Amino acid sequence: KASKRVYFNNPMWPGEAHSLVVEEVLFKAKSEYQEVLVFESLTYGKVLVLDGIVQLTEKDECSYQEMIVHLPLCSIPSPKTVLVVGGGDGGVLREIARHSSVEQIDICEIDKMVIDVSKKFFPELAIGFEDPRVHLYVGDAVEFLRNAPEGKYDAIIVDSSDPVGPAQELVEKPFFDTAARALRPGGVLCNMAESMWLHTHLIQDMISICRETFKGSVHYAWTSVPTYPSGVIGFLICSTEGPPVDFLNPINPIEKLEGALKHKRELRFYNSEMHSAAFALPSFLKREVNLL
Ligand SMILES: NCCCN[C@H]1CC[C@H](N)CC1
Repeated sequence: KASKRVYFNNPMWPGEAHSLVVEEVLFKAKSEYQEVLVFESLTYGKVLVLDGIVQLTEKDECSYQEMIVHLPLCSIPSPKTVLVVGGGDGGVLREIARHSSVEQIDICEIDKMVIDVSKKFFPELAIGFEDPRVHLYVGDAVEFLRNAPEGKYDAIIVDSSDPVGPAQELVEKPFFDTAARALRPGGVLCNMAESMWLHTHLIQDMISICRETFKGSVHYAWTSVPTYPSGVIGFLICSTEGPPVDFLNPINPIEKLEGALKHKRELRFYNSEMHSAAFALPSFLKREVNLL
């Protein structure tokens, strides 16, 4: 049976395209915000695609979901209240659930279809919604944060898609202002921050905004995700004023994290060496983006 190959090209990465062989299309529909596609690939398990952009595959989602959560949460002492912006597939919730200090997990996802599709096709990620600490809000995160009490959250994790669709507003200043107001002093924000190979201008813009908005520290970290454009994805990690956060040396020992396992799934990517290594940056990036 001849398999079909799908190409993922996009104006966000001109002149290049990643491709995957499709075994079977499992779901395809338009939500209020974007086209949602799920297919079984030949070598990466099931794949979730939004508006023609790969969001996650079963094979390599562990890298992104574990790092975007444990880089911030292992950097502050016993986080209690966490907000997830986006993250409708549930993978980030699954990872936050490993932290036994966490008492409340709010999640604000704009597209209900992403949640429903994940529950149907990606149970290993949607298991995150089953944690009793999770409170789901379906709606616009800027609106949600405007109404959030000042200083409510220890950590905010922005698990967004690319800023070319519903996630456009999540890289603009008003969003960062509302996020900073909703964080407690010494709280931490961790944003998806694109690729060092493809988006240094966008990364620089986000760093400039964060440096104005967050009086603490601003760091860029990154990880390997083979099915994302250029094979890497970055994170912008900022802390509000208060004692400087030593992001490079995780203070929540990994053993404690393992101990809190609710759903028996072991960590597949994150560990304390990968934590420290994530903040090591190539020379061209240190030159192109001025991190303190
Ligand atoms: N929770 C799934 C990951 C969503 N993050 C984005 C997917 C699309 C990529 N180009 C950038 C990261």
